[in-house]
Amino acid sequence: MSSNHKRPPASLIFIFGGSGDLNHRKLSPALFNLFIDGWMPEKFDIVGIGRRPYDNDSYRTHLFNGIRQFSRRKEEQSELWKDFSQKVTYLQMDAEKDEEYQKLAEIVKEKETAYGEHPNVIFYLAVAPQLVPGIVSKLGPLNICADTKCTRVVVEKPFGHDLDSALELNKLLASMFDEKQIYRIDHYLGKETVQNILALRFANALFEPIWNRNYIDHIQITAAETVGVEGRGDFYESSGALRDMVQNHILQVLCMVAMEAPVNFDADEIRNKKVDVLHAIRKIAKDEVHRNAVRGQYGPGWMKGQQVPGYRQEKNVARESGTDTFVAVKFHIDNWRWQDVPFYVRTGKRMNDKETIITIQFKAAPNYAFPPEAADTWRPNRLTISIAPEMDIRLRFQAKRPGQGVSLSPVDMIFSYKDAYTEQEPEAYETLLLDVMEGDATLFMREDQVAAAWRLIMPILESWQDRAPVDFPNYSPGSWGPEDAEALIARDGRNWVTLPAPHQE
Ligand SMILES: NC(=O)C1=CN([C@@H]2O[C@H](COP(=O)(O)OP(=O)(O)OC[C@H]3O[C@@H](n4cnc5c(N)ncnc54)[C@H](OP(=O)(O)O)[C@@H]3O)[C@@H](O)[C@H]2O)C=CC1
Ligand SMILES: O=C1O[C@H](COP(=O)(O)O)[C@@H](O)[C@H](O)[C@H]1O
Repeated sequence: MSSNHKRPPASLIFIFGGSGDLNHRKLSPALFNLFIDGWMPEKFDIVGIGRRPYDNDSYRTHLFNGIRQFSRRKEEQSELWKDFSQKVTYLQMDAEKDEEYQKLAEIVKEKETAYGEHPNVIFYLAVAPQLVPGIVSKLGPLNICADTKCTRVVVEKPFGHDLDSALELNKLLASMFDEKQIYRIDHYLGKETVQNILALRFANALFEPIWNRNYIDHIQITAAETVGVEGRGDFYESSGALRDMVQNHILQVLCMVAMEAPVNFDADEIRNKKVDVLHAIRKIAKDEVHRNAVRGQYGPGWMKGQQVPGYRQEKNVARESGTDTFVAVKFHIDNWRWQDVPFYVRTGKRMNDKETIITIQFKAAPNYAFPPEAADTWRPNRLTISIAPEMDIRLRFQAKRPGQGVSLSPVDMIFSYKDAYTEQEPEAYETLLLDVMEGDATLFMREDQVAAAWRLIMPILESWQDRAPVDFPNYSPGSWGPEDAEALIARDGRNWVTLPAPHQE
């Protein structure tokens, strides 16, 4: 355990949804890893909340099983777990009943006395979105929340179902909490490689001068998954890929790639610069949607030798479902830096490979003196930022092949986290939970960002609601999505980039 850093102040963390999947797979492993790495406060307690009948012991066993299965640390940490788990308790409570909330106020009082100080009180809402407004409106009157310095509420995605519901939820939150107390989480922003975009762009003199329409041909963001909906059919039927991935993760990543340089790293400065990008993205008119967006749904088929069901055969999915499991969109940013540089984004489930990458495709070299037959590609300069499963950045440029005559082929200069650093990178949720305890909202979404992102995707959603898809399912598991997605980019004389073969094991 290292001790050369400042730990966050005393914290009392309530997890609504303490018996749920997110806590089991992500939050508890993250909190335990923070503990192992010496990042948890000297004084802390975690209270998991749910209706299931656990006692403290069975709850701790349930969480430890999750940690064993899902933590990035594969070695067993039984001794440290004993210490950590003493700080974890379970509170059986129905979050929809007003009278139960007094229990929370009592726990806060009890811990205040035990700590000898007022701790951060964090309410993490890891519950289905329809429960969030009810919980928020019951937390407000508890008065714990009156202390704007110490009390925080963390709201999981999806933040609203559409623009109206997001605005309504923002209004409700604002009536109970100060904006500084609200942490709208988007776990992509906690990923090391996503945070590194700002370091790459603004801590180097090398890239920024060419990071604009004069040198960049286009940008791509791909977030492809091999998994299907994994038993989440119920949730996914009311969501779809556009709401689940584009409205939040992909647009947030796009903002990191496209934003102007911040003058400092204050939370609001970064968020101001990001929201500027969202405001500058050209809104796609409803009657232009078919030219700029493609939706897809996977059918049954085979993936890596295994037979897999189609989306419509998944649990809790309608047999005639029109839900999108794949989306590709072409965006434009109407500002000085990005005019006429298309941003192609795509995401899908049951695709050929797990691959989250950003591709910055530079323009072709001017006055290309080499004979066309010397080169096997005419636009070789490309920067690829891999977010998952590999974490690396590769710069592709043209090189002369050894030998007589002139033959050119692209080569890659690679920075890989694995090779460059010995320390293991934290999981996104570790970074984000630590930020909440420290009161740093830089990596969380502000209300105007959420609303701006919904405004951009509403015309697409509305256009799709007006016209039921006639060709679903329209892509096979293990493919790169529907043919129309290829056409979307091919019409512009470009093609989707995937990682080179060694990545795709
Ligand atoms: N799972 C994941 O990987 C991810 C999830 N999310 C988001 O996190 C949130 C939670 O998802 P997930 O954990 O998968 O969902 P689950 O269905 O696994 O868990 C839901 C939780 O809510 C609790 N709950 C439901 N009703 C009540 C109630 N009336 N009173 C008290 N507790 C209640 C359940 O407890 P009990 O059954 O004991 O009552 C359970 O702990 C969702 O918004 C989801 O979109 C976001 C990113 C990834
Ligand atoms: O928020 C979500 O993200 C995951 C993908 O996250 P990643 O970190 O594995 O890229 C996605 O599977 C899920 O549907 C969505 O809700």
